[in-house]
Amino acid sequence: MSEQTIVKLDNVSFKYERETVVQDVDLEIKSGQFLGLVGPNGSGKSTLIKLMLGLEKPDKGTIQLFGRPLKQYKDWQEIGFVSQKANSFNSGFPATVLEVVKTGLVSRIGTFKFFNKKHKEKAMDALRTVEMEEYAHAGIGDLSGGQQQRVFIARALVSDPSLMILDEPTVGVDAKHVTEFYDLLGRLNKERGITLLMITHDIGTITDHATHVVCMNKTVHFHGQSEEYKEFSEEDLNQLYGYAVQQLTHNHSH
Ligand SMILES: Nc1ncnc2c1ncn2[C@@H]1O[C@H](COP(=O)(O)OP(=O)(O)OP(=O)(O)O)[C@@H](O)[C@H]1O
Repeated sequence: MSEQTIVKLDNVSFKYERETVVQDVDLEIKSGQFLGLVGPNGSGKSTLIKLMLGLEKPDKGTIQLFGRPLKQYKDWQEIGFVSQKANSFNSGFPATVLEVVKTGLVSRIGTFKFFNKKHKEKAMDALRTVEMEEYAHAGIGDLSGGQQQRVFIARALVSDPSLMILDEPTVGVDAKHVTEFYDLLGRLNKERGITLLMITHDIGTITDHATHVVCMNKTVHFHGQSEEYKEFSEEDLNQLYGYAVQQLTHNHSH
């Protein structure tokens, strides 16, 4: 399969009120990449994702998804999104795992249509992919943070996305399951060819799994292959990005 540009940002800037939080960002994501988006707290990572998803409008610059300007883009089922707070259902929340996964099909079949057997099979397939099939009829709130996160990946998978965006998906996943979680993402990327964009603070781990790293603090300070990033010494990092990234590596590195 030839490489396709999936997301393209040209000179994008955005401010909420007065303060600019995303500044002059150029970014191109190609099909098949697994990209880790890192940066200090408040550096604009989530805002950048909101801009890509059309949830906020840039003050300046242009955004394209799958080669089309954002305004004309309609095929939202091509994009799966797993938000930061996805895995926070309380015990007793009245929905089963299967029901939660089926809601991922709504954009495909329309809100008021009924789910049929084929949809159930699709949801079960997605649960199989994330190795959560046996929990299909369990209550979503009775699962651990890591298990809930897998269910939300399944929910994003049912509409066969080409791009999956994840905002800090390992928050709430206990340390011993984090590696398995990254293995799952690696399989989705390599075996299914799903392009992944993942916000994380865990720079030590992401460089071992992602193909590319983007380091931002309002603007993009580094975008390249993970291997290239790993070669940097602390001194290089200080020179390249200054204090903000120094802080990042100190706080979140291995
Ligand atoms: N809805 C909002 N209204 C006003 N300011 C906001 C809003 N959302 C975020 N901000 C501010 O914009 C800046 C960037 O926030 P953003 O959430 O994009 O950063 P982030 O890199 O994702 O942070 P974190 O790693 O802490 O999740 C922060 O200073 C934040 O306080």
